[in-house]
Amino acid sequence: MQKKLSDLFSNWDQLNTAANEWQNRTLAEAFQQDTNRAARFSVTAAGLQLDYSKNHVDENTLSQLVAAAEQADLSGAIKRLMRGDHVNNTEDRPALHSALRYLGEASTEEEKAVAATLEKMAGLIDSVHSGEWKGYTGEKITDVVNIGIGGSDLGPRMVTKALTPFHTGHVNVHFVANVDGAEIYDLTRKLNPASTLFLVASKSFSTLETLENSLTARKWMLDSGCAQDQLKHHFVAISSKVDKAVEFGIDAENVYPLWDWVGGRYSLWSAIGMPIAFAVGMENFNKLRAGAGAMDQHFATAPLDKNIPVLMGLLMFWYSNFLGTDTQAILPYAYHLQLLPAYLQQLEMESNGKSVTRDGVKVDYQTGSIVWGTEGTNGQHSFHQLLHQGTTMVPIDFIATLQAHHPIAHQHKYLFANCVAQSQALMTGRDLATTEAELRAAGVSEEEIASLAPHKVHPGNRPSNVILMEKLTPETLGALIAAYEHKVYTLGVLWNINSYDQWGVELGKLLGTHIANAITTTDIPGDWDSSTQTLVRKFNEANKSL
Ligand SMILES: O=P(O)(O)OC[C@H]1O[C@](O)(CO)[C@@H](O)[C@@H]1O
Repeated sequence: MQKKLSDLFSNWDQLNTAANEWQNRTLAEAFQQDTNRAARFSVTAAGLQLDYSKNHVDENTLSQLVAAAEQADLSGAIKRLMRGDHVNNTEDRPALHSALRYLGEASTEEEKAVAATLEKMAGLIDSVHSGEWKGYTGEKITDVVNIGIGGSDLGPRMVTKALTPFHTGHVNVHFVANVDGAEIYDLTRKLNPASTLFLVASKSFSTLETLENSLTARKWMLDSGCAQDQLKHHFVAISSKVDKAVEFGIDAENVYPLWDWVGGRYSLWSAIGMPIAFAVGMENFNKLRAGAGAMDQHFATAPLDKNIPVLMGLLMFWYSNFLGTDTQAILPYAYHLQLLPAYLQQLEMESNGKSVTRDGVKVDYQTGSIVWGTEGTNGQHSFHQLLHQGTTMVPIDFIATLQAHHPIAHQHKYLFANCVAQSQALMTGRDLATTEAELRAAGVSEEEIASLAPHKVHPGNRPSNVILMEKLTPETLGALIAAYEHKVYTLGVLWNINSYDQWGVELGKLLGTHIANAITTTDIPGDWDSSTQTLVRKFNEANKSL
């Protein structure tokens, strides 16, 4: 028996009627009819402003969407998330990432564990930054390499890049994720083992990529002359499986704990965020946590129709389930936010790419959308053509800052202007009559106008949010990330799916191991499909020495 979304919401028909009404109305008309539209459909909290006025919503749509959220008991679900109920039902655990950025004194058991870990982490950062921590030859550490993948890489990597203006310059921070040896090989060729510290970041401490890269790093260190008993000066681990890290050979003193109640893709606020703290210092890391904490407070207390993450979630629910979209673009107009789309791909798609409800019943409705994007203005000279004139509608999040960190003011003006112009052009478009009139005014012949004008029409009526902040700081970045985390949960609640497990990645991992074994033993099972057999055989022939 499939689960129908229409069974979950008694106002399903009203929502569909509202969606149909938008077939005969445009966003441009909505702006003409209501000069106060931008103010009416904007919310400010935790240093962020969400302007969602260029979306296919009006007050009726919004109240229907909020009514749907109430029927899904979103308010209750938020309470359950924040107080540590086992919202991750398939793994029977809480998803308490909000406890990682608690504000004020640590009071719960989880917060106290976080406080103790952060204090220990602060000691490490301090000792490396000050040069007190020495490598095996007595040199100070100049380079820190995070070895991790997925949630143990994307968040720290994205934030480290995003906060470039806050880098203290004490150490260079690098990231290695891919099992492709090219990544670690290229990096280590540029580094001096005697002044390199590796952070092995793995919640499970069983991830192939991370273990293989760590073994390679250890060999590189030993080959350079580091004695076995000196490795402790070059390896630190962050894991919820402390015993496995120790078994792997990391000194017990150097293992920083993580907990089962933190999901991998929600963990950058824990010791998994160590590379961030190495880059920007502990004070800025704590400001990042505080920014997220402020967004947590907002999510937990603001009414649903004035709640940034809830609105972001309701809008995606609206587009995905009523207006037929299946992708969403993240377009940060901030060079330093260039890794945000990649980070959000894991956050959104690993969380909400599910086909069964929390109770395991197959759904008949669309869940998580495909997330993609790049930094503005680069995308304008690449895929924006499709956004403006293609046949598919893509809801967009534009992210912009009012002020830059650099002093090149005129470039920041152009950056901001382009962001606003894209959002405006997608909404207003340019119809045939206007296009023809413009061509006529430019002296183009009627014959040419007839052939050219259709190509120059911009349909418009394409939706976008603009998320605005004064400046990209640790606090505003923390709030931005937490807003997306809670948007994901909001969608999970509306779709009645578990946003905190990721069973879909397991089969590929398992088959990867089987195929690696077939490569090692050259024993290719005859019942494998012919494509797989042929590919493995080709690899074995090309690598006879393996
Ligand atoms: O931190 P770990 O346990 O090495 O896992 C890395 C990543 O692998 C996954 O489990 C699956 O790809 C992610 O959810 C996780 O972030």
